[in-house]
Amino acid sequence: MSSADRLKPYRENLEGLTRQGRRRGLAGRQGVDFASNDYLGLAQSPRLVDAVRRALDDGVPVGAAGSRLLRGNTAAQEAFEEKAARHFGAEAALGFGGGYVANFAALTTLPQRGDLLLMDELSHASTHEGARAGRAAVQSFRHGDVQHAADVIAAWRQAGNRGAVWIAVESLYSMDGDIAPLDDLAALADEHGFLLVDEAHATGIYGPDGRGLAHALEGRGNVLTLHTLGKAMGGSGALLCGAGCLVDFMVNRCRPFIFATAPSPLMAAVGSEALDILREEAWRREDLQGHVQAFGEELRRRLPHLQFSGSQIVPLIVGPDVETMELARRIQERGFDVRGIRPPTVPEGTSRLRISLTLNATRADVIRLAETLEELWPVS
Ligand SMILES: C[C@H](N)C(=O)CCCCCC(=O)O
Repeated sequence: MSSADRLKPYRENLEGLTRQGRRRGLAGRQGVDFASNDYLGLAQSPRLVDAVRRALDDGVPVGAAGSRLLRGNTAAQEAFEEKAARHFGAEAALGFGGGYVANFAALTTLPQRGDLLLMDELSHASTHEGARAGRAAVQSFRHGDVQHAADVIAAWRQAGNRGAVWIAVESLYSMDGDIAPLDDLAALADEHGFLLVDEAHATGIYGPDGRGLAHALEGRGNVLTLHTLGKAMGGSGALLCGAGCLVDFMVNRCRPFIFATAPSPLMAAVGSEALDILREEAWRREDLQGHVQAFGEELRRRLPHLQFSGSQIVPLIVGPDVETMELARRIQERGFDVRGIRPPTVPEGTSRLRISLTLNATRADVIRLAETLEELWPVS
């Protein structure tokens, strides 16, 4: 068989995506940022840049050079985890290379055979993959619907199951920009097991000192929070925060943690500085909320038939894939980096523009984008 023949199924698969309007490619950075998750504008901030320089000067290694269980465990990483645990009100914190792997790691390690992993249907791909690869039975509940979650648990108990229930949600949904009913979910978790809150898009932005939307649940033995360093915190990596015993269990049993080279210790230095920024520069959160307010007002006035999420993630549903990408392209031509999001990232028929408000855009940019949307939005 020639290698052209071996490659044929892959080529055909890609051609199928093209025909469907779902072919992806890697595009460069152009236009004002309405697409990144650098919500607080920290990724290129002088303070984080200096933190890296200082760490290098202080002899922090570029690479961890091993598993955390062997020589890969650095003082920089340990100090950062201790500081993060204090910041996020948890007994302990454990670092990972990214949010995807942290979610996957938690869900494949903590829920046991005989348990139920119950997730919101709009949970991130990493939750879906972790659920699929884990040991627990898996069910999902309708987006944001605590009553449905309770019904699913009741039916599962009715069938004679006695295991723990692990409820997995995002605090702020990455493609919808809405917020989970955390208090009610925590009450359900108190009755039946645990709550895992992925704060990826809320860390740094909500709660006192940017501790997240689950800050009121901090310190509970059955609540775990996942904070990412690659979004509002401007670096890369993630932290799982929770009871010391569960973190210790991860250190002993979590294969994606054990069998991987530890994240770069430089990211620990970055994360540590980012935590200081969250405490010292509250104006960033306030400015971002100003963007959210201003954009919301403009949208309500100019495109009143559209729903506004009320957070820094503003999905504008178009529907069909091709129209969505075409509209994104026309907005990009005006100098705004706005991206279209299609299935399977979002449900069929709900392709959308995902407008991300960040401090990389000025208030004037935010208002100009709203004007441009009014002009280009297809009349229906
Ligand atoms: C980085 C972030 N956590 C994330 O999930 C982004 C998803 C990107 C999907 C891009 C697409 O559908 O074409």
